[in-house]
Amino acid sequence: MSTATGFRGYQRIGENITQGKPDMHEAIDCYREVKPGRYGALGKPLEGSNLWPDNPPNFSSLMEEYISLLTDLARNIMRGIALALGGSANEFEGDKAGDPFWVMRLIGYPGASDAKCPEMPENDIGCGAHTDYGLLTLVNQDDDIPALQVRNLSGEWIWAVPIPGTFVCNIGDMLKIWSNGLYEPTLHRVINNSPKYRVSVAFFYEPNFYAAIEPLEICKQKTGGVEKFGRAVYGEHLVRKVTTNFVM
Ligand SMILES: O=C(O)CCC(=O)C(=O)O
Ligand SMILES: [Fe+2]
Repeated sequence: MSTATGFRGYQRIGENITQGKPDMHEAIDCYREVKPGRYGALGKPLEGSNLWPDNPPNFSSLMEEYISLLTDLARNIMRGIALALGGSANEFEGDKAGDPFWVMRLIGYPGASDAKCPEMPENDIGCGAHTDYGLLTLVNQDDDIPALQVRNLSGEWIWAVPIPGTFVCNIGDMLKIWSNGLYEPTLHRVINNSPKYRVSVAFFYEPNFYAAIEPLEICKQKTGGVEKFGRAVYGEHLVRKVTTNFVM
């Protein structure tokens, strides 16, 4: 993992940090390809294409198919959310998320016993508490290891117990702004107490890189007519987060 690869590729256990603490996971991080100059100076840190391993040989084609299917799935969920908010199904198309950015992380969390080995930093947390940055996250997790926790409205951490054949869907920061708080971003963290190595694949469906995010008029009307959040540019939020996520 380095800035030379636009933050794509393999990261070691503890290389990712959340709230100043190393996370006990390793991962392959992938981002939508960014050709040089595509997003100007702001997008420069994310320029590059994905570093797929050579083995297994069908890895990249499988991943590309997976990304395409999850992009369609997330787009359809966003159409449902748009209708639920009282807008048209196409509310998030065009300059909002018609040309969506995406991120995907293939993550491995060592089992609890492995995490105690001396060369690893002392931390039980697979991934510290955070919200995701964009619109929706679809998490595909191992069926037999509860490890993902979400914080409910009473402030308690509850397990997002794996349900075979389903995704956990997290709400991201940008959907909070667009919906003027009607959709709250899901605060979540990962703790792998099991002795087994846990694998998850998180797919992040995001707005257009340069989308300007501000509360939608329809959402403002439903929430007292006052904008609860200021304007943000998705790409600025993403680059700020990505460039502070790692120990380099
Ligand atoms: O592994 C998981 O279940 C969630 C990972 C996650 O929250 C993230 O990568 O943002
Ligand atoms: Fe997350």
